[in-house]
Amino acid sequence: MQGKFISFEGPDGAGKTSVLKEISSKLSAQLGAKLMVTREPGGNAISESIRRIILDKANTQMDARTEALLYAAARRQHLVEQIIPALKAGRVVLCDRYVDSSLAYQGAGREIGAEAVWQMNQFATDGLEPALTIYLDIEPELGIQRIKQHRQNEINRLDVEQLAFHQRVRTEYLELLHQYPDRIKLIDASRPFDDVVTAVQQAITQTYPDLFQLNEE
Ligand SMILES: Nc1ncnc2c1ncn2[C@@H]1O[C@H](COP(=O)(O)OP(=O)(O)OP(=O)(O)O)[C@@H](O)[C@H]1O
Ligand SMILES: Cc1cn([C@H]2C[C@H](O)[C@@H](COP(=O)(O)O)O2)c(=O)[nH]c1=O
Repeated sequence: MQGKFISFEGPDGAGKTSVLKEISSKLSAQLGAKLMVTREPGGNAISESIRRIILDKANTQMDARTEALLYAAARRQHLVEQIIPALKAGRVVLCDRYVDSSLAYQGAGREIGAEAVWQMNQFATDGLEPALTIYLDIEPELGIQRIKQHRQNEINRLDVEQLAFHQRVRTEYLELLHQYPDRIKLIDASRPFDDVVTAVQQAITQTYPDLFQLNEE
C-alpha cells in the first residue's frame, strides 16, 4: 500500500492524545487532506458504538475475552472503513492505539496471554501492521495521576483498574519494544510536554525524513 501508517501507544495518561493533536497540527500544514488522524476503538459509527460499550463503567460483568473480541471487532471495522482506503489513497495515517494496545491490555493486563490475543488480531487485521509505532512510556502511577488531576470527567472502565493491571500493561509494552525494535520507538513521556513533542517529531523524522517538509499536492 502507498500510504504511511503510524500508530501511537502507551499506558493511560501517557499523553498520546495531546501529543497527537500537536503533531497532527504541525503535519496538517504540510499535508492537508493527505493526513488522516484517527483512534481506536473508534473512527466510524460502528466502532464508536463498540467503544461506548467497552468503556462504559456500568459494564462491570464484561468477560476478558468478550472485551478482547470487541476491541478486535472495532479494529476490523476501522481498518475496512478508514485505514485501508486511506493507505491505498497514499495518505499518512496517525492512529491513537492499535493491536499493541490489545496485546498489552488484554494479553497482559487481563492475563489472556499475548499469543492468543495476537492470533485473534491476525484474523481481524490480516496482518496489517503500522510501519512505525511511537510508544510513549510512563510509570502507570504518573499516568493515572495525570488523568485524575486533569481528566476527572473522562475516566473510563479501564482507567479504574488496579495499579497492578496498569503495571502489567506497561511491562508488556516494554516486552513488545524488545521484540520489535525496528518498528517501535520509545519516548520518555514523563518529561515536559514540549520536550515530548520534539522527541516524537524527531523519531518520526528518523523513519520519514521528509514528512514534516512535504508540500501539499
Ligand atoms: N508531558 C506531559 N506533562 C504533563 N502533563 C501532560 C503531559 N502530556 C499530557 N499531559 C496531560 O495529561 C493528561 C492525559 O493526557 P492525554 O489525554 O493526552 O493522555 P493519553 O495517553 O491520551 O491517555 P488515555 O490513553 O488514557 O486516553 C492530560 O490532561 C494532558 O494535558
Ligand atoms: C485499542 C485498545 C484500547 N484499550 C484501552 C486503552 C484505554 O484504556 C482505552 C481507550 O481509551 P483512550 O482514552 O482512547 O486511550 O481502551 C484496550 O484495552 N485494548 C485495545 O485494543
